Amino acid sequence: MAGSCGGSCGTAEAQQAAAAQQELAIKKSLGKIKNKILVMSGKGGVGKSTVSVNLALGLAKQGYQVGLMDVDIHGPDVVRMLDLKGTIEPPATEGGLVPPLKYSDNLKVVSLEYMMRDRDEAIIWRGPLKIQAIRQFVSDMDWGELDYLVIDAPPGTGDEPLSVAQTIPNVKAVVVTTPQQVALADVRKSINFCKTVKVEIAGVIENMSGFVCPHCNETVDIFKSGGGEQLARDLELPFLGRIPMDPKVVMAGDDGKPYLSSDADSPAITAFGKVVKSVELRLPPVAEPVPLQMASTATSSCACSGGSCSSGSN
Ligand SMILES: Nc1ncnc2c1ncn2[C@@H]1O[C@H](COP(=O)(O)OP(=O)(O)OP(=O)(O)O)[C@@H](O)[C@H]1O
Repeated sequence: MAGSCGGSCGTAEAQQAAAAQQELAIKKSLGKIKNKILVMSGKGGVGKSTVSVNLALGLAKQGYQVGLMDVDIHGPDVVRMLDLKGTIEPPATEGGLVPPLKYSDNLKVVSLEYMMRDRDEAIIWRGPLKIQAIRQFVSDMDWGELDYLVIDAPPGTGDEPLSVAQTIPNVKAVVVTTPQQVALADVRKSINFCKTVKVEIAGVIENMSGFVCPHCNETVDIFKSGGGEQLARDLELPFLGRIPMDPKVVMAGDDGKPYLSSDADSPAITAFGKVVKSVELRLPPVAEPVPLQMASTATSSCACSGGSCSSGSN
């Protein structure tokens, strides 16, 4: 029997049914993912994408099945950092689900750059569209069984981290900061955000902590270091490790050859390896991993102190 709504209630019902169907698809997809990690920070440029990419890669190198989801809608970088641009055409759907981009046998990637024909296109989206895109990244993607899903969020506490918190109820946050006071002040906001939306904090990472001398590979404290660790201690949060500033990290990101994929010896590689281990210990997957070879650790014969290195070439 037709109601007095002129047909609009049918539309509302259809919308409700679609939302319920999506909710089911989200639950089904999340049910196959053991650990969900939201990499966030209060401040831009502190290295969230770098940490996300290398964390995902490090866990994949350990033999885990890993997904990497870039929800930085306005500045998606992950595809560039992994040099997946050649595979950017949206793939055909399989049984209604879209397969993520495949970086390796055990690392899958989804990014908004997927959907952008022109990679320099600026994205102007309001909150509801962003929320829907993030929900679809879970409901419509064929992630399959994963040990870890690493989610790279934009800086701050806006729509994207909020949508992730609402869509993925048991997501855990990894908060990235740099040692300087300005970044630390912002990171407190992220921590408060997590408390407000009831997202457990898996830990804090201090990035750009000291500088790796390009000549001798020794780490020099040209800026401050230890601020992130102190903050974690003050707030009684787990500290997951420090990563020094290393020019090779920038080159690796720009070249689409992520840092942890290189075999080079450096304190930053060692530091990334330790962060991966801390995450693995704090958020263990149930299944036993099959360890693959990790990059070896660094030992330097140069006693560079305070930037007085004289051992290397220029
Ligand atoms: N440990 C490091 N050593 C040297 N450079 C680094 C390090 N971590 C990140 N960077 C560089 O800093 C820049 C910003 O890093 P990244 O894009 O990962 O930050 P972000 O927090 O994701 O930025 P945004 O706020 O724009 O999303 C990049 O050029 C990256 O290569």
